[in-house]
Amino acid sequence: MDTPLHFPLGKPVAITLPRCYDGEAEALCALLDAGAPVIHIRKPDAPAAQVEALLRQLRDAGADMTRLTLHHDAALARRYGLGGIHLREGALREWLRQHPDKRHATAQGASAPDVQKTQTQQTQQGNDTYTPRLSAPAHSWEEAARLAPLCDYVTLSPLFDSVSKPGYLAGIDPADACRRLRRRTDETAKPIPAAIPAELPVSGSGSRIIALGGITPDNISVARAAAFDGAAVIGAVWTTEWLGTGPQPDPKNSDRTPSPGNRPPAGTPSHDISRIDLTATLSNYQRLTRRWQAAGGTLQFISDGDPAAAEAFLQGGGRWVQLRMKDTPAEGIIARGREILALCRRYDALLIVNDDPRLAKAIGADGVHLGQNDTPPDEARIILGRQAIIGCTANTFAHIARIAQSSADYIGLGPFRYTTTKKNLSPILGEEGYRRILRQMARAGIRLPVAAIGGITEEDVPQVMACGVNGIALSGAISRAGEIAAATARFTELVAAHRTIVTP
Ligand SMILES: Cc1ncc(COP(=O)(O)OP(=O)(O)O)c(N)n1
Ligand SMILES: Cc1ncsc1CCOP(=O)(O)O
Ligand SMILES: [Mg+2]
Repeated sequence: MDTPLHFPLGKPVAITLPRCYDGEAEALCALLDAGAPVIHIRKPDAPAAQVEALLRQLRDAGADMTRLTLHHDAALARRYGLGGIHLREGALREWLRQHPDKRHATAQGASAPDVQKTQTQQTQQGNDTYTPRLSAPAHSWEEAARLAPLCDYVTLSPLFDSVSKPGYLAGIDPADACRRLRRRTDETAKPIPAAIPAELPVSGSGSRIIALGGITPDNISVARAAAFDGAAVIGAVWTTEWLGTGPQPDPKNSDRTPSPGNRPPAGTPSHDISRIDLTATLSNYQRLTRRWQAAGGTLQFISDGDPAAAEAFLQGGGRWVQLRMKDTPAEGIIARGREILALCRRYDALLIVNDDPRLAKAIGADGVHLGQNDTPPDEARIILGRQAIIGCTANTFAHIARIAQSSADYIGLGPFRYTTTKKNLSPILGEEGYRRILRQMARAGIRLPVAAIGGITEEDVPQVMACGVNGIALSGAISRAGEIAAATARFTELVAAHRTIVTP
């Protein structure tokens, strides 16, 4: 059992519905195939026999049991070799007392008598090799701080009004979360193994916090911008109605997002799940994933196709490259694109292609960036499919309002200042323009991630990030840097340290 979890998680954690459904094992296998790093099996409304039947079906279907986490029942998790167990504080402390060889009970706040007891129990238990991931639920920062050192990650909820539990309203302020979490850049990049070695220092496992509660494709970018290490989703994975009373997905393009003004009021039962719909589930999960990934591209390098520069960016910690080769014939772009894609894959980074979805498809890239005069995003979606990340350029709030009605996943907003990298530059927005437009977005409830672009230098980063953008796209400041890897590391650090969330 050694599937490592890399933080921040590259895709959302899926959590099951509280009851058991026909076809659920198949749907969970499909979510694992779609790359869900972990699925939480949470079944408070199902009899134990049904939960066990589900685990049996999953095992018989060849599911990767190490990526499953079972809530509540540690014994059942162990019997089926599940990679993780999720326990409330009391049960977690009890489990730790009974398994002192798995964790650092003393350093985690257990009292001296507790430790003596655990040592006795350890001797009684003999050699036990089951070492699951441990996670626990928290509903306040105080609880999260208490529980995080005891386990591998904590789910902190509710960040937004719940989708699956009507009336369960947001309790964690994303802007406050951002202030608390944004400086933890050192720990989050490190992988932890599924089976935690006993010698793992407590401090190394103490900081992973996964956002939970009401997360949808519309707001998942906020969880990412707030520097949560992952996002866990229930209702928005399983709904077949796509969040209730707003415009229904266009049957020709089920990625169309409902307009913000048409969402049901908080607390309205927004979905009615009486069966598992595999197509809807996968589509929902892909959309959540795209938005989570798009919001994580906090530093985007706009590459002119030089593989050495792209590799230096990746070596410096950059994880998002946009290939922009303006005057090169298609064959040349495809050849360079494939070369840079191979590099990106080695570093687990994303590659998107400027302007042309067909070129992006030929390269096998993760998506495309489209300008005002390029292919419309919904057409690009049809060409590239539901997993592709689609970005769109905006120079005004009116552009953003239009893009928000499409299946685009992020916005490139600019230009921040004058640059020679782009011909026919639109009017410069400057700090004032960014602040105005981001406020308008917040008021309109549009939470598409925004990358700032245009002549941005290292000195600009604090000011640009303070406007509330998710990240920054750069060409010249990276490609003209003497030491690209070092410059990338500095930019990454600055962007992470100055994240801000704008509230309406
Ligand atoms: C992240 C990002 N934002 C904006 C642009 C500009 O795209 P576009 O308006 O299509 O201009 P060209 O890049 O095609 O000259 C971008 N490429 N990336
Ligand atoms: C592609 C693009 N779109 C608006 S400004 C710009 C150029 C970004 O490059 P630089 O960071 O060198 O100004
Ligand atoms: Mg373009």
